[in-house]
Amino acid sequence: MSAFEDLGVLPEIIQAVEELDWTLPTPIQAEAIPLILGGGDVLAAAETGSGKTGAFALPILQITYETLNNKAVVNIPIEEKKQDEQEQESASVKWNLNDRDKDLAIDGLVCQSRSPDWSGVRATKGISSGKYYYEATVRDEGLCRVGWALKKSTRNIGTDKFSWGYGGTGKKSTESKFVDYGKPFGTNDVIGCYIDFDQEIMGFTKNGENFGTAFQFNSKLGIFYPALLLKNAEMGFNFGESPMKHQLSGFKPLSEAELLEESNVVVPTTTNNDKKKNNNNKKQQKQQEQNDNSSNINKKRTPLSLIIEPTRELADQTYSAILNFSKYLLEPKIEVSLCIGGFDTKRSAGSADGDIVIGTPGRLESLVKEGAIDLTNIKFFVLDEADQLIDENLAIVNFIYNKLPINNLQVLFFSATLHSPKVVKFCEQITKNPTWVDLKGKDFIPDLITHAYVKADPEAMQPLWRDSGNPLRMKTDGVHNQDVKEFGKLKTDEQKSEAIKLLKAQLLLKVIKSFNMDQAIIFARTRLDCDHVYEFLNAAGGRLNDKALEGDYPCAVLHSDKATNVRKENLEKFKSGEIKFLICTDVAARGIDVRGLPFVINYTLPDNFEDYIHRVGRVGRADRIGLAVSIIGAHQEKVWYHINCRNKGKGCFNTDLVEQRGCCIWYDEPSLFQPMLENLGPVELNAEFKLPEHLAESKFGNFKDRNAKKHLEYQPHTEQLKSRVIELAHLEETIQVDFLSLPKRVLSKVDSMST
Ligand SMILES: Nc1ncnc2c1ncn2[C@@H]1O[C@H](COP(=O)(O)OP(=O)(O)OP(=O)(O)O)[C@@H](O)[C@H]1O
Repeated sequence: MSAFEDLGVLPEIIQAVEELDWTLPTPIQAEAIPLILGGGDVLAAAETGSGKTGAFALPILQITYETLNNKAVVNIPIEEKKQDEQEQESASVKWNLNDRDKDLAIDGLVCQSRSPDWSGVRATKGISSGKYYYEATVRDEGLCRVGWALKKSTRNIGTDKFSWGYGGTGKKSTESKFVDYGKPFGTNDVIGCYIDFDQEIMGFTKNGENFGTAFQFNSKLGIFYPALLLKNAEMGFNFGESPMKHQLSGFKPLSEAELLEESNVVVPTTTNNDKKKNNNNKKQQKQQEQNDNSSNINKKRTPLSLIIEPTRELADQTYSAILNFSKYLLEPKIEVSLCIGGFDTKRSAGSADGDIVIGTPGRLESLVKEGAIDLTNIKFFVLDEADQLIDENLAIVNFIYNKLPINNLQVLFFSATLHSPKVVKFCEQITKNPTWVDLKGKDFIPDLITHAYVKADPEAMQPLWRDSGNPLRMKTDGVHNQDVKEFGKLKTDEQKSEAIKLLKAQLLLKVIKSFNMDQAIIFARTRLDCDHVYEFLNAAGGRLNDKALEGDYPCAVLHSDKATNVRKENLEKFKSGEIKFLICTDVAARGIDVRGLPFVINYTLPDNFEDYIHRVGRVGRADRIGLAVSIIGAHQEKVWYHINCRNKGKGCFNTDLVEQRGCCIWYDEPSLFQPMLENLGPVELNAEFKLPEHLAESKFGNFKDRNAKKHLEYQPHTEQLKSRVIELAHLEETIQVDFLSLPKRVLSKVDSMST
């Protein structure tokens, strides 16, 4: 049995992941999948590259599929469930399993529908005389309508002349005439339904408040059954087997009535299944939608899951992963929408109304504002890289969250770094008793990653950067165009700063060459820096005057100035190996998954420890080893910081410091590197820009291939076993020779015994 099966994952999903060579779930998947399938809010912190995408995507897909297929399980806490079962056992009025719409789940006296369509049910028995009362409690908000119906009505109560209902939006209805009545109701409200055959009236109460007669009816019509209609909601019932919360005086609990049951009645058309056949019904359905204020967006599907990703690349990656995981989930096929800036919204079937919607904050915000996404049925709200979303897009996340149905919502937070007080506070605000899955503690980094650094020390490394005739001279950011005309003895901070900028590019080449890097992500601080590194590597790769200078460095840039399709194309080329070096800002720091990538270079350090974790987490993924090399300026560098800049840096030459209303800061890499030094024990590359001997030879050897590690690990092992294996081979030979030299009669006896 596959371990994914043990977690309750559907065979169709297992088939898809097995094709990706996922035979066993990763630890985060093993922990989170059952929790999500079980129905709770989950906050999951696990190291980079540990399979978090699958941890939320697989259960979401599964529940979405089951919901669409009406296999949704009613998630009722065990204790409540037992009680409900006992009540149902003894209840004389029950919900009729044979007289319900397929999307309506019945669990004792609890009914639930997770469908975006209306689903109805009638009780097994009804009444035709007396004055009776029953109660319905809203357990999970959505749209509900309760009341009475004859057998000859449809299950869509309130839409024909044989059924009468009162809905959560504060309207009563029969024959599809929706009229204001009483008050709206929602979660935990107790609705009393009463009927008086003497007066031929029926009415409703809310938490004991009687709203008076809702309908007059003809008592000769037949047997009146309790009836219910739900849309993505849950209600619990009491027909009188336990004490009523607000028993209406003059009325008796329904269970005390002489209960009647019609036999041989043909169950009329259902609410949803026969919509196509029943145009009339369809019209009523539409009117009902409008009356219930649900949504005026008439779409094929209403999304059940909303996944927010911080960047377009991540959203696209998750979109592709989900399409892949869902390829064997057919009938119905799950529709997945990708909503990111720069692209037309796309879905496997064409528009922004998939069952699962994945998007970036800005794009989703506009779609919600335009009313282009119907959020009324959202069941899953997922924040991937949650801490980044909360840090950078809290207002948008809040805006979207406030549009979601609060009840019946599962909130999932995933990241490698989920522990900052701001994030924890927000998590607590929007989740209900969440389960923390914290596999490795705070900000854990996989031990498959080796952290190394080289100090860019312009004094000690003068020959590397001073040669002004070097055709491979880095173009710097221009901050020192005015204050560094010559370097002299490197006295001023500005001179050192500019020298570091020249030096870093040379060190980058040294590092690439010394590790024979054939694929790496290079992180730089700004878009401008990325562009300059790109030009530099291109020049080094021989595209300067068509002359090969250093080697071949096919590279591309990934930052927010690039058009989305260019970013996507560059990333895809990098993933396919066509491009060897991807130079990016932190836009690619999180989540981007490049199979087997061995190297990350921090050309500039990020300004916080969390981002460092995410950046280096591009390697050491899915059990593969990786090396992260940081090039650290030995002094502060003065760099652009256009935080207050009107033009966001375009055409800006204000080199004053931010404190002086300028656009520069002193970037202090030696200090920024302290937390990494303290927490990760990075090693300094030696004079040949290589790892210290003990690391290079023993632990990791060749970073390019995980198998190299295996080889290194297994080699001593096979050496140890070698003599034993030889000994065993000799023994076997001796035994065989001995056996063959046995007397013939013994041999034939052995022969006959073995046949
Ligand atoms: N059960 C599994 N078995 C084998 N490989 C897996 C499994 N789950 C995920 N992977 C692979 O591991 C890699 C990392 O997965 P994923 O991108 O989901 O990591 P992550 O935890 O989200 O990382 P990050 O924090 O960087 O976003 C992917 O290449 C994925 O295909």
